[in-house]
Amino acid sequence: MTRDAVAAADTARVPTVIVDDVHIVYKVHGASAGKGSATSALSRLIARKRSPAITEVHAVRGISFTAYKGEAVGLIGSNGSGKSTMLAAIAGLLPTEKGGIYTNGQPSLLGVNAALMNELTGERNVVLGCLAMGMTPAEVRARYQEIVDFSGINDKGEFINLPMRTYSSGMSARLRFSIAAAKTHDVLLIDEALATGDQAFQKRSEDRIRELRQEAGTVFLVSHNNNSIRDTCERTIWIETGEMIMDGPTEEVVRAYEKGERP
Ligand SMILES: Nc1ncnc2c1ncn2[C@@H]1O[C@H](COP(=O)(O)OP(=O)(O)OP(=O)(O)O)[C@@H](O)[C@H]1O
Repeated sequence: MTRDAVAAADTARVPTVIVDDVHIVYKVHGASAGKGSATSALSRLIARKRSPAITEVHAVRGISFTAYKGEAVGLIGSNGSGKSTMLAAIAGLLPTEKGGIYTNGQPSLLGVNAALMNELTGERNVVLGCLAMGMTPAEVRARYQEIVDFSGINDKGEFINLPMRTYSSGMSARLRFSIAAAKTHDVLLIDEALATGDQAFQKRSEDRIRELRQEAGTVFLVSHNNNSIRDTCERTIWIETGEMIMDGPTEEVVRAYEKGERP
């Protein structure tokens, strides 16, 4: 391709998420309480002393990238490297200490911990979840059976009519993913959701992520399962101690990560 052709192809791409030199700092109150924190808290209360200083955890340190419409981007890195923090920040759930995050469209974070109501049946949660995502009651009725079938919750009995507290953690995660995946998202952020399902469900969710991408959204996937990343994302970002190590084609980045070879 000529330089002009590359420039033209670049301008044809629509940016959906711009992360510009982002720093995220958690402020942990009372973390320096020292030994025997319950006892020290009690003596502090009795002595009416001020609580100890705030400890800061600098979780993301100057990360920048742009994601485009139709892209699926994997985020990899060792435990505590800052992947989930980055995702929550893109979702708008964490403030940035420095830098900015700009999104074109509404980002939706689909985490294993996304809130559904444990006391309600799966059926009620599907309806509530869909309404919360902005579907009309008629749309919910039209999509309901598809969502239940996708989740596979009824494969081993009529579980959809039982409260969610009777579900295994994998079943809950599957239902959560199925609800969120029923809608086309501008920016869909998935945190480890695929790791919880069994083989057949993982395959179905990977196919659905591919469809969501074709429906023109942008998908971010945080996972320790490198095969999920390989199968789902064509671009991957490797993060360690809050800094970006690599950003490029998935195969290149995952191979370097697996070998522990930093560029
Ligand atoms: N709520 C919090 N308060 C204080 N520090 C936090 C909080 N959540 C995460 N951290 C810290 O921020 C850093 C990044 O954590 P994060 O959960 O983003 O990592 P991760 O890459 O998603 O890890 P994992 O692969 O283990 O899920 C870690 O040092 C962690 O201890």
